[in-house]
Amino acid sequence: MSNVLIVIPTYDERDNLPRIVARIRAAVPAAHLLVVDDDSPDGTGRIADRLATELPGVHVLHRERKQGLGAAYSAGFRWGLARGYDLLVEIDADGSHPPERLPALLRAAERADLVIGSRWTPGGRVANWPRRRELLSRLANRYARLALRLPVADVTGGFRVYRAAALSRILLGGVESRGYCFQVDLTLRAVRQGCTVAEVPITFVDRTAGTSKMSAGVLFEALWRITAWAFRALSGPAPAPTGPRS
Ligand SMILES: Nc1nc2c(ncn2[C@@H]2O[C@H](COP(=O)(O)OP(=O)(O)O[C@H]3O[C@H](CO)[C@@H](O)[C@H](O)[C@@H]3O)[C@@H](O)[C@H]2O)c(=O)[nH]1
Repeated sequence: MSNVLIVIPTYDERDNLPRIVARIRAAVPAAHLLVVDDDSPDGTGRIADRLATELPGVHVLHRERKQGLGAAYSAGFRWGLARGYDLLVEIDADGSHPPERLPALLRAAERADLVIGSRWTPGGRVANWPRRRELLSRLANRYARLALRLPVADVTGGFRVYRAAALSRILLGGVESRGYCFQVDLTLRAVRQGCTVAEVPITFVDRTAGTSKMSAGVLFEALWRITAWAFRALSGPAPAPTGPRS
């Protein structure tokens, strides 16, 4: 298998972190893991440190304060790209993304720059999500897809594999999105830069421990950024790729 880094952002995931780490290691034993913790008040960072001393290939990036899921991934990706990993993976700590599907996602990355573990592609689904949350996700997806003309079923999905060369180009110039709209932001950049995108169906299962960090601020950021990107695309040509292809 290529050199794989799995980035796990955490904020108050004390009960979930050891479980997801064990499941990931069972699914893809050779992969390395990077926990990006934003000084979780519940002590998740200390649990991550303990896992890193006990298990080879587990690393921790500590950040000073909660700065959002997108900012955590940006920092984790920079860490991984600087160390030469070939494939960089996004996964939530709460167990809602099934690590058992990682081998299928990694196989798909042999033919695509970006692979999304997809809830809304045929064969994908969600389980135990409150009806209100599922509706919100479906609406947000539809709005992002239509407003930005993205040929992707699960634009907001957070279970992904990026090829390193593509991710370096996508991240060039920095990413301003702090919250969940980071997923839409990177999908848009990938598509505009001509990256190949594949979707692999997954079953997304709602968390059983801890709470979602979805907030009005996260929603508002997504709404205004997606709308601004859509207007920018209408009022001029799509921005050219910002870096050389490798
Ligand atoms: N380091 C850090 N981690 C964070 C932060 N906010 C959230 N996280 C971590 O990011 C992961 C996802 O956060 P959740 O709050 O559990 O997300 P969700 O509501 O289940 O949302 C999921 O669905 C969204 C929409 O479909 C996705 O966009 C999102 O990526 C995620 O998969 C979890 O591991 C959580 O601890 C933060 O500010 N900092």
